[in-house]
Amino acid sequence: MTQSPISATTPLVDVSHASFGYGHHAVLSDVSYAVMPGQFTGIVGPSGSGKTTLLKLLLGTEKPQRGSVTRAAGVSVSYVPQLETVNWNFPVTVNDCVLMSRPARRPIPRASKAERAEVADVLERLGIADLGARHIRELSGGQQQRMFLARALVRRPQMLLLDEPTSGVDVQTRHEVLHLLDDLNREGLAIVLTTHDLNGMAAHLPHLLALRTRVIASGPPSEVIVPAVVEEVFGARMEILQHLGIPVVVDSMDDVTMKPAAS
Ligand SMILES: Nc1ncnc2c1ncn2[C@@H]1O[C@H](COP(=O)(O)OP(=O)(O)OP(=O)(O)O)[C@@H](O)[C@H]1O
Repeated sequence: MTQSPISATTPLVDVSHASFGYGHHAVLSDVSYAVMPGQFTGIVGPSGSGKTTLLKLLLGTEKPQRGSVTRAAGVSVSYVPQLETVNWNFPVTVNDCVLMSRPARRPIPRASKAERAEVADVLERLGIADLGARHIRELSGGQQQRMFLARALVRRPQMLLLDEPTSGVDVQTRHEVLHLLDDLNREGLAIVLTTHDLNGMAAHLPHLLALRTRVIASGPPSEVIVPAVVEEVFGARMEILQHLGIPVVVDSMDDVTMKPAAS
């Protein structure tokens, strides 16, 4: 698939003063954010702060009621949903599930040798080459996440959107997913993901957007994971330490003391 060249200074998607609500419930207010080629951004904020909704505006499945969302001509975008939203009982194997996502929409039995080889390559790259014939229901959380990445990557996107890619996975899987995304980003893929995990995920990304209906802060973790921003976004006082130059958020919980159970 040939992709149109996009200049490094042209946003892939440009959200300008966008406001959006479901009915009368305002979810995003006056949000401006440009996704640049090769950027790697984490959208951070508490549950209900509008993170998924902003991804939907970037993806184009929702339109702002005020402001605008402009996409560069020909830009290809792939979306990895939150695992919890997927029907895992759908009777399909990993191979077929990934094949379904390829750009040429011929029925699976008519997939070409080249398409099958590409799916095998992507599964190999993601370390799940041996799982192609498995039913998707039989995958672990980390394997499910990799399969969804495979589905996204066979579309050869310029921009990858991921909704909470590490929620519910163990620490080892979280590291693997983060490394994989970092490799893809170094190859030029623009990545935008949502997370509430400040320490395990956000602090390791090059760029963050702190969101709570509106954009509270945007910049590297050293500028966004700071007490004033974290308190405004999450509505709780938290202490921020530094470890090897990376901010570490400590929930101060000074009004909660857990006592050991009496023996
Ligand atoms: N389809 C919908 N119809 C009505 N309200 C919705 C719909 N989708 C989301 N909302 C509401 O919009 C608000 C923002 O939702 P959104 O999913 O964008 O938040 P989020 O930051 O991604 O949350 P989480 O971290 O829990 O996934 C929430 O109050 C949610 O209940």
